[in-house]
Amino acid sequence: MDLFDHASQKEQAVLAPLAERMRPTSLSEYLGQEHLTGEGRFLRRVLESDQVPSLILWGPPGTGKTTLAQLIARSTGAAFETMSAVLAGVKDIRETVARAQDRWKLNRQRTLLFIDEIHRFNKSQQDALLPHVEKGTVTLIGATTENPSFEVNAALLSRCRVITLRGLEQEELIAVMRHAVADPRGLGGKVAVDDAALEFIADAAGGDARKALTALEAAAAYGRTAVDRKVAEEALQQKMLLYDKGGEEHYNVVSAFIKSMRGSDVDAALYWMTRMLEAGEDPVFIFRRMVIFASEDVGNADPRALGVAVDALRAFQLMGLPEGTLPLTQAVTYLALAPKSNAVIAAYAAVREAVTKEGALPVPMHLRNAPTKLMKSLGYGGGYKYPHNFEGNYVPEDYLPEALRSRCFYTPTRNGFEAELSERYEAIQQQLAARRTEREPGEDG
Ligand SMILES: Nc1ncnc2c1ncn2[C@@H]1O[C@H](COP(=O)(O)OP(=O)(O)OP(=O)(O)O)[C@@H](O)[C@H]1O
Repeated sequence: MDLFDHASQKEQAVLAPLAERMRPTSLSEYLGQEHLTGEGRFLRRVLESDQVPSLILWGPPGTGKTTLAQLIARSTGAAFETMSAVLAGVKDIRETVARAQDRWKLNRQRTLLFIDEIHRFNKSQQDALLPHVEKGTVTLIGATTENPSFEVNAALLSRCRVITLRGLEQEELIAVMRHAVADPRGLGGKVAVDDAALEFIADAAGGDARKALTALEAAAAYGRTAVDRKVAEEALQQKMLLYDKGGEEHYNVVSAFIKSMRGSDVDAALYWMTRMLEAGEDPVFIFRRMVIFASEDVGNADPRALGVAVDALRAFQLMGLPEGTLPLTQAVTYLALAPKSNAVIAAYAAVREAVTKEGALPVPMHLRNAPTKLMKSLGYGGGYKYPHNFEGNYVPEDYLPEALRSRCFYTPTRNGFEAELSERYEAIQQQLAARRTEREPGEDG
């Protein structure tokens, strides 16, 4: 059930953007795309027959791909699962398939799996999923803004029917906005928006219904009770100045968000997070930045941070908006207040430099693999000490190539959990140094 059953309507309105609140819940609200959903057309027939094949929905942003997948799931009574091709791992796919199998076994319910950015699906993800698409355990609906014949891999493409969505026409966008102006889920008739304003916004939206509704929402907030063309223009201009996706201000806001978290200013981080959301930023983009941040700026000072960021993203993908703003907020507050360390990125930079500068240094003899007698006789693997045979399951030993012996790449901070790692690291360094001074000269060639 809806997490926000107990939240007031006002709270819900604050949490979900207008475009989200107005997501069509039936085909009658789904405008345009007549070539697919009109009487006797492919999708309508599919929906009426209840036999949904796997599909790839190809179309520009904000033309209703996600919505269509949800409508198909709803009308066929299928469970709806969603996944991002960029972020889903093989484990996620297996878990989704297992849930689908359970649903089928327990109550003969089908599962529809919606995969956004399907053109970014890779071979291992595909291998994990395709057999189950073939068996019918899951019905796959992929969405892409790219031409699937070039961008989607062939094995996947051959198992799916490609459906092309069009950008919405001006009259269709106007109809979508009129509905949002009047509907209680939307502006509830409290704002009068004149025709010239609607036309202006529809032109600016370029076929994208989400853009149109986001602009309408900004105009309504700006004009309060009435929106004419001038108000709409000013509101859009202001919005563009505030956050122009792909423009300079966009990068400034993203940068301020990351820097606020890095600077442990939780309130500022929340502020910039919300600025991005309100401007229509894709929450997955914000999550991705946070997953990177968890490793780059928190790292081992609190290794749970990475888990918090990834779990929050998963939770968001299960919930969508508006509830998904909660795990987002939770993760931002956690990351902002977590102890900080950049030792992970610094270690990688240092070691990468060494590898590229020194080239392929030989593996020390005692560490080599010795699968044949000949190799053993050549000294491969000779003198290797198995740490578990020693007290405390540790023995001081050299593992780096000769030329890099005693080089340090990882410099742990003393923050949070990393302080513990730092202590262990120092203890190990001391034992190694002692061993090196003890060692007979020439012992290790
Ligand atoms: N055909 C449509 N009829 C009515 N409203 C629509 C339509 N298409 C999109 N919308 C509105 O736009 C919002 C975004 O649509 P949706 O998420 O389905 O687009 P999408 O094609 O999946 O976009 P993207 O490629 O950006 O993810 C919906 O919540 C809905 O309010």
